[in-house]
Amino acid sequence: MTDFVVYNASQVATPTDESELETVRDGAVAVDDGVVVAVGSTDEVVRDYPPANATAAIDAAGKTVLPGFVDPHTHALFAGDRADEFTAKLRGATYQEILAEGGGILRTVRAVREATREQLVENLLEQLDVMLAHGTTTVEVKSGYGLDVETEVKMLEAIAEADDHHPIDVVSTFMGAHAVPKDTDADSYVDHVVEEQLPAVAERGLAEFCDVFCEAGVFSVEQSRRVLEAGQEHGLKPKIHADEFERLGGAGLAVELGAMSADHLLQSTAEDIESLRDSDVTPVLLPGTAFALATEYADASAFENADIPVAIATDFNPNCFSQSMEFAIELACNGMRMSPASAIRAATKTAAAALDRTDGTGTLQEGAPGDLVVVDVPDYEHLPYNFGVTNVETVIKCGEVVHRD
Ligand SMILES: N=CN[C@@H](CCC(=O)O)C(=O)O
Ligand SMILES: [Zn+2]
Repeated sequence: MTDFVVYNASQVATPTDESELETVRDGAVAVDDGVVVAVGSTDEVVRDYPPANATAAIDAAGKTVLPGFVDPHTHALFAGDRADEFTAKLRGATYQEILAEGGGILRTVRAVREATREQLVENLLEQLDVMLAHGTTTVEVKSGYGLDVETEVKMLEAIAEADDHHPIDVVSTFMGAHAVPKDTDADSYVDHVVEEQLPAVAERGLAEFCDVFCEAGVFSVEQSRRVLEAGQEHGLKPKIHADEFERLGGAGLAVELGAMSADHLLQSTAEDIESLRDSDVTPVLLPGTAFALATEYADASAFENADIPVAIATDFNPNCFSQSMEFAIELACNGMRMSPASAIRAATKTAAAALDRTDGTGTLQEGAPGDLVVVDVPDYEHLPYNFGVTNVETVIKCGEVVHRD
């Protein structure tokens, strides 16, 4: 018996090392023991893996099969929401003004401190269900709405528990340096992150990455360096929120530290892009954030022209309330003018690189995890073309059907 076979697909598309997106017409994929064992034409694949011998089989006539989406940047664990701030922003308030008045991140911090761990787990599981319905099979989730030892640990424990109870693979990032709490200054708070929060998180093995909001009025380059270097000493790989509102030098710091990714990059210059090209840092662009804030999008074409593959992510958080990688792909095309092929690659293979997943995650190649989506469109181009709807129909995680529309 094979675990899973999808066949008769009008197209199977996957990024590979050689091609941005390789396609097979009338394609099929077979998964066994959680990994892809065959990809090719239906004729070839069903000869070795007949659907009748599979635990689950899908006839995908007229549909497209893609790797499951990887969402490499979210703040998906929180309590409450900030819908009223959305309305205030429509009336002209800025993100920074709201934060400076104790709203924004600081308001979510108050709600998360009050929530129990169980409530947080429940909240995250609900959000993961929505993500799954839009094709996400691996997601990164950050802490950072605690800003004290107890709540940062509570958040990361809730993330681990949600991961245990949900088919999506949840990758956790410690982001104690997400904002400066009201009762302290940035330098003293960085001391607290480095001396108290990081050791508590690391000794419990609760995070794989460490992130920091390197931004004017939040953490300087020097303060960000301290946090990320301390994280590295505890074995946490660095990630940086860089150059979102102002160009402070976060991209340069990412290169200097050998960070896994530099994210946002809305204000990055040609010089930043040049230095990213000579590094292993994966740029992560967040078109949903620009959409939500009605600002300009990151300059995806500058990265493309420099031959630097970029990842895209939802940045799902109370300020950017979209769980959907389908929508991120649509915005990457419609907002950042990426081609459908590069947007899908950015949401799969390159997104997996931003999370240091080197096992083929984000591709449909033999040996890769059996994570795939069946999309109700005749070819991959139609996915961003048909925006504003759910095109994802079925989601398979490790060879098991985990969502059907
Ligand atoms: N910019 C900093 N952090 C988040 C927003 C978090 C929030 O506003 O709650 C981001 O990546 O967009
Ligand atoms: Zn973020």
